[in-house]
Amino acid sequence: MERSGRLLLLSELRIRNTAYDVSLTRSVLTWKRRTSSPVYHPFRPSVHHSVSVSEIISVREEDEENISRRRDDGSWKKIKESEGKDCRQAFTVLYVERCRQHRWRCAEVTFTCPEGALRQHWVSSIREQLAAVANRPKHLLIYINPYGGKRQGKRIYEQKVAPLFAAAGVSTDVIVTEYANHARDHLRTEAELKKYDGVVCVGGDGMFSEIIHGLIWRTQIDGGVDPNCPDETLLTCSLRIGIIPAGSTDCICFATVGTNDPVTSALHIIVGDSQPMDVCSVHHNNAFLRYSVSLLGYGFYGDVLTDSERKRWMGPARYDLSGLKMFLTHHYYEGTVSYLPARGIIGTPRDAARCRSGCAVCQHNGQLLTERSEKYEMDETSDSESDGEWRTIRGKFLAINAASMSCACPRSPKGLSPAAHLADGTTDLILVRKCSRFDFLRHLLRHTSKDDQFDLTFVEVHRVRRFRFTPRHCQSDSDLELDLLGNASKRQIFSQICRDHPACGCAPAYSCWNCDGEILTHTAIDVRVHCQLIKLFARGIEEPAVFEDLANPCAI
Ligand SMILES: CCCCCCCCCCCCC/C=C/[C@@H](O)[C@H](CO)NC(=O)CCCCCCCCCCCCCCC
Ligand SMILES: Nc1ncnc2c1ncn2[C@@H]1O[C@H](COP(=O)(O)OP(=O)(O)OP(=O)(O)O)[C@@H](O)[C@H]1O
Ligand SMILES: [Ca+2]
Repeated sequence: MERSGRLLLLSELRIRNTAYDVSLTRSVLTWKRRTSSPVYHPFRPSVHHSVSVSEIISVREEDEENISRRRDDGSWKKIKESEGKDCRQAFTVLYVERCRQHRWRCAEVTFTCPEGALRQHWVSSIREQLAAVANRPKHLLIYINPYGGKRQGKRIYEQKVAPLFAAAGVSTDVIVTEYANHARDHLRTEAELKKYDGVVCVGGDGMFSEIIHGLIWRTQIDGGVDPNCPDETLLTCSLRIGIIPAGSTDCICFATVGTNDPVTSALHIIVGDSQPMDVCSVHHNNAFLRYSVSLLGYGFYGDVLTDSERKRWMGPARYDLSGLKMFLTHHYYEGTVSYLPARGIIGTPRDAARCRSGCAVCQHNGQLLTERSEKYEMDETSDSESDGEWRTIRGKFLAINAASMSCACPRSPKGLSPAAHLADGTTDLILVRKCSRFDFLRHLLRHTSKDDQFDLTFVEVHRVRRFRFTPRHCQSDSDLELDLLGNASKRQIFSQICRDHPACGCAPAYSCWNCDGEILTHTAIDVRVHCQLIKLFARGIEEPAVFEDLANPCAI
């Protein structure tokens, strides 16, 4: 603490012809306007800025070429003749500035320092401190989906992100994908991962999904772990993943950063943030199907996705249209859900507290699960499931959703499960039973208001470590007989099905699973949460600082 607070430099420098006391410690750069009079002046408040060294992007020595310089937004900043002369004896610090709604911007301050040796000393001291900041990426592998969202991925990267990476001295290898699964397959087999400090995807949740599938698979194969076995403890991926949002929902970016803004995401990557995240593995009959980090949804969200895939040409609006259509269609599905409740952890899906930057619940539960899995590894006779009992629920459901994180997105800023945690090793299993359209609408509407979407008689939510689902028609005949009518005949069973689904033929027996926006080919699935399997260049949503908006010049 003392070491980081030790003063490294203190000088009087000028910012736009005004004198400032500028100081640098290992952790903070501060500039404070000099006051000529010790008397308090109500109309001239003291100007005092502090920037954490960990949030400095870079420092640049000014030369004549830099005098007329491009601003952040791409426009050219005119510098007066007299100012220009000053600039030649100046250096500029680029740093993170917080704006409203979790947005970050790259701000800059130019300090004039006519004395060459002192100026050099300042520039090299700041650079030394930046070099000492741990975990900043130097070399990144970037995948751009040119067709995601509104097809702006390439433009967003070139105009908003690449200039920031260049300013921060981050070098990049960029691949513009040419077909679906290009990024996944490149990561699985070809990419020279040792060369990089992280992988970045420019696209939506589907692109992010490709990246995690490539990285997780590669990590297991390289480490000799069989990803097909549902009971294997998977190896965590060492490379962090960055998301530059350019998709339709971008819920993983929104729920880990608090906003879908390419510049904010680029800055989180540059400062080297790290946010662990849970990943669910999905298996069918012991065969691996997919990984999921956000939503696994059967029924409503599965049907919305299936319908929306036919409307891809509409862009992000396809989800609203398909959502409305599926709401009116009002299908329900029968099946059995079994789950293993999460025990010994802190937190429940009905908590008022939210998963935020540095979340204590994620830290506690992450630690607990690591200790437990170490214990099980030592004691091979133990089974990681033996400390909990499976519970089973049979019924007719409009939706079965598993949210491994809040799934907050602009459509629903609090998300499907507002109290879910990014890295606690659990998923929130939400069961919406058959109910009237009016009641289902009440439930849906509560995703967009302060009201609790779980506080309804036909909705239940459980925090779980593992779950299985079997649609009714996959159950064995003997199961069906027991479930429905004891020892009734098959004819009675089918007459029951016909009563529930009248002869109009519009009611299908099966829905499909929406797995982070991809349709799964199987309906009977076995899902297991892997605690903190991956890491993102993010820090979780930050609590807004008190008076942030008042103090902040970019809060508009
Ligand atoms: C009346 C308004 C009710 C609004 C209710 C909004 C609830 C929205 C909850 C959004 C949850 C997103 C979960 C994220 C899933 C991602 O892994 C995945 C990949 O990107 N996205 C989707 O599957 C995309 C899924 C998109 C789902 C959109 C559902 C829209 C429902 C609209 C219902 C309209 C009823 C109107 C009745 C008058
Ligand atoms: N070059 C490409 N051509 C066609 N499809 C691609 C290409 N690159 C990636 N894809 C696929 O496009 C799909 C959608 O991409 P992406 O996630 O970027 O956008 P989105 O679907 O609009 O957004 P969201 O997933 O947030 O709803 C992904 O499943 C990805 O596999
Ligand atoms: Ca979780």
